[in-house]
Amino acid sequence: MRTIQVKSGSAGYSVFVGRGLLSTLSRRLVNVRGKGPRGVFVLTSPEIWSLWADAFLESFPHQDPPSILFLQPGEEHKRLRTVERLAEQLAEARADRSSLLIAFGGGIVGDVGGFLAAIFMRGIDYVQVPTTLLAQVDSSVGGKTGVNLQAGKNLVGCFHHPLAVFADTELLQTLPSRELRAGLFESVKAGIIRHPKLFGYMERNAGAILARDPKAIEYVVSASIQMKAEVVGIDELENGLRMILNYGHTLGHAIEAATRYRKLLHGEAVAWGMIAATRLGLARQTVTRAQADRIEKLIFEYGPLPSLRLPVDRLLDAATRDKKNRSGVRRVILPSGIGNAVVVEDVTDAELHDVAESMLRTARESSATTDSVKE
Ligand SMILES: NC(=O)c1ccc[n+]([C@@H]2O[C@H](COP(=O)([O-])OP(=O)(O)OC[C@H]3O[C@@H](n4cnc5c(N)ncnc54)[C@H](O)[C@@H]3O)[C@@H](O)[C@H]2O)c1
Ligand SMILES: O=C(O)C(=O)C[C@@H](O)[C@H](O)[C@H](O)COP(=O)(O)O
Ligand SMILES: [Zn+2]
Repeated sequence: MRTIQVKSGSAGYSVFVGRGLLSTLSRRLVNVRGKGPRGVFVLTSPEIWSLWADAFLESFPHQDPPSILFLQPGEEHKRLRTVERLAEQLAEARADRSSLLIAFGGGIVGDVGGFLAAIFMRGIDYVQVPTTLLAQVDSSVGGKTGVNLQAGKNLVGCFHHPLAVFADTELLQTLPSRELRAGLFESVKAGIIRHPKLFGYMERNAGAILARDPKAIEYVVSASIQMKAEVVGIDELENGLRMILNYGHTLGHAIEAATRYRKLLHGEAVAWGMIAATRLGLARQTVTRAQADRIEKLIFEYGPLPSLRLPVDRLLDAATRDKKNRSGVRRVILPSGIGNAVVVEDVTDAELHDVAESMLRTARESSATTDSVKE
């Protein structure tokens, strides 16, 4: 097992990465919480619970099991009305300020659960037990919580850090392969923006990673978290450095909103967004042709990416609601070589239009469909 520390202005906590953490969870919670298993609530999805309930409950005392709340899968449920329903359920079940919420699921359960914990009775403790690769390498760490609006991705939310994160890589055994690959795009992102060693590792070991070799997966998860923990430690509230974690998300989030969150998984939309941002980097010479080719090659190594048909104007309109834009200044993250990224504030409409169109052309021509990338 590896332990990575997150130390930001408002919180300090451990991220545990390893196999079999789930079956000892209750005992580990006593350490981070300083008390027994009373008042524990679990937020999960029915499909995850049907696969992993036995292992989850193994370490909890039979006479004192946690209460289970369910969230249906899909971005369409990452909404304020869901949070209200869950808060009513917590109140009904007599949760109080000493209760603990466990977000046991992918990024959607984590984002909704974290937000619920942040606002229920003005804030209760929660821990993240991420079950997707994406949630293990990215969303469970750093304290960003929230929900979508029709107008855009994650437009309502707040920062609320977990007490601890338990990333049990054994949970990934049951993850559909499309979901695994979607998560790997966030690790490719981590390599491009700040971890050249991870980038090289992902180039050399795609076969082992995609085959879920335990050592390879553990390296990818730990390296991605290490990178994110460092960035969050330097800039918790995304006023500077943390914006680099949004590489690929300017157009990635716009793709999700413009397709009403129905077509692509988050990681897939970010992958198309990274391709566009890399082409912009090439135009602006923050990357060489050889570096841009290496980046695109690595992204497609973890593909295929489902094809996408979208009018460019709809995409650019959705991008205007990006949270990185402030007081009319558009911010875009470009790769700077491999292992580094820069935030640029002077990208013109014409430049963004050109790379969006170029990316959409490639995305239209992709022969993969959402059905063909399922397994
Ligand atoms: N807060 C952050 O910093 C952050 C970072 C990245 C992404 N996100 C958000 O995360 C969300 C995407 O998360 P995701 O990719 O984990 O998707 P997800 O939460 O939708 O989970 C993917 C699917 O896999 C199923 N599943 C989960 N674990 C499983 C397992 N072990 N075995 C079998 N099936 C399993 C889920 O029920 C779901 O159907 C997006 O909303 C995105 O905006 C947040
Ligand atoms: O943690 C961060 O900071 C990130 O940007 C990580 C992203 O991968 C993630 O998708 C995040 O939810 C995006 O946040 P947002 O503030 O752009 O909504
Ligand atoms: Zn993301």
